[in-house]
Amino acid sequence: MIKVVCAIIQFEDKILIAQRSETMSLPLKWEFPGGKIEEGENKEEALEREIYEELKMKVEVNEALTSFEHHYPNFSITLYPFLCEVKSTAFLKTEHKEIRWEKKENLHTYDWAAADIPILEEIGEI
Ligand SMILES: Nc1nc2c([nH]c(=O)n2[C@H]2C[C@H](O)[C@@H](COP(=O)(O)OP(=O)(O)OP(=O)(O)O)O2)c(=O)[nH]1
Repeated sequence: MIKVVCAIIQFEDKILIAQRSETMSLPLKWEFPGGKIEEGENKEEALEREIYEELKMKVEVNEALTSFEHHYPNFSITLYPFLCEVKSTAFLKTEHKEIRWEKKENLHTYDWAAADIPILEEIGEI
């Protein structure tokens, strides 16, 4: 089982969302930025590292939301979401096709990676 951390980065009424590129797994699906936990890292460290690598953003990792297992046809992941904060909304796009700040009420209009659906339901309740 691949362990993946992802960041629900909130700023005012918006959340930062990212679209996977054509060449990544799950091409063109929308996700919360993050990635695989590497050996020797805890989840928070993995998330801080991934967000810096992908977005050149420094996040403060706050509470964990509910983690879920998801089985895609070719692989399975456990997805560990965390609420995160930033001091500045600036980011640099390095790997994704697109990255944008989106209002929470519009998140359901995107084509999400299937593993993220329970997270969307949970953050709808915040
Ligand atoms: N970062 C992130 N990954 C997600 C989410 N939902 C979801 O199913 N995933 C999947 C996509 C990937 O298969 C995996 C995350 O690993 P990754 O982002 O390093 O994936 P990758 O395949 O592009 O990386 P790599 O093997 O090329 O190093 O988890 C999500 O919200 N955020």
